[in-house]
Amino acid sequence: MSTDVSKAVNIALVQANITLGEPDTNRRHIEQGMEQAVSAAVKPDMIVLPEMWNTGYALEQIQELADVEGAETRKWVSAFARSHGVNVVAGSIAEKKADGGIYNTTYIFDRNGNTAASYSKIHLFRLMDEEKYLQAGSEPVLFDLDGTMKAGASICYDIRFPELGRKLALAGADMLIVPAEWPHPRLHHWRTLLMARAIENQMYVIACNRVGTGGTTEFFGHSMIIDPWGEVIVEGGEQEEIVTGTIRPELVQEVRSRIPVFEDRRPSLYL
Ligand SMILES: O=C(O)CCC(=O)C(=O)O
Repeated sequence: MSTDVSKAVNIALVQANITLGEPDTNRRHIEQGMEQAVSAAVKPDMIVLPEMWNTGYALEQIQELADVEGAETRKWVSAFARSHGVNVVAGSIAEKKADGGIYNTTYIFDRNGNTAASYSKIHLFRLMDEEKYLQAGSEPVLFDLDGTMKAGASICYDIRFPELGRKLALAGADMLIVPAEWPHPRLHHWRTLLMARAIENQMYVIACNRVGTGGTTEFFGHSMIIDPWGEVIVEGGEQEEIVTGTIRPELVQEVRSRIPVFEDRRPSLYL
């Protein structure tokens, strides 16, 4: 395992369409996207998937469709990670936990296929009725891949809460990973909020959004990798594609030394 933070890290975002309420179709489709990502000339160190890719927002059928304790997803994604030697942030799925509740959960696998972490979305999005069908997670999650990628987990609507990104940055995150199903007409919010989280926390933001239509909602893609200075390294279009970019984790410390925001905070005045 490498602990060299000067190493370049290649990222692949699987910006895919999702078929409403069809987990088997979606699993095959997402797996094809992952195969495409690992077949590229530049092999990814980390693959990121979109939010709720197993079911989409088929909330009325979610009790029947959710993956029980994420067992099926964990089995095949873990096997994929191990066989291709790639880290995978497995977007999020509708997961039925042992308490009977349905959660919007991401699993993170390392190159050996081990579960590095899991995170359930803390902020449920009322505009899409999430709170009527899903349970909210209760714990921010930080994880480390390869000893070089110290990342905070967040899902879609979570990016509207700067407190979460700041808490993760203070806990050591150099990057924020954001699987999403973010729709039109809020492209301006998506881009601005992602950039703000990157600039204010001086960290990478790595965001994978879906495309296509779910019911009457249109999703716009525009998956992004943003550096700690707020520069966009890559941005997807509005169709399916594998969006790729390379990051240098050492840049986080360079930016933090240049403008020492974390040293200049006055939390006693505003917390
Ligand atoms: O906050 C937004 O505008 C979109 C959030 C969303 O679609 C979600 O969390 O699923």
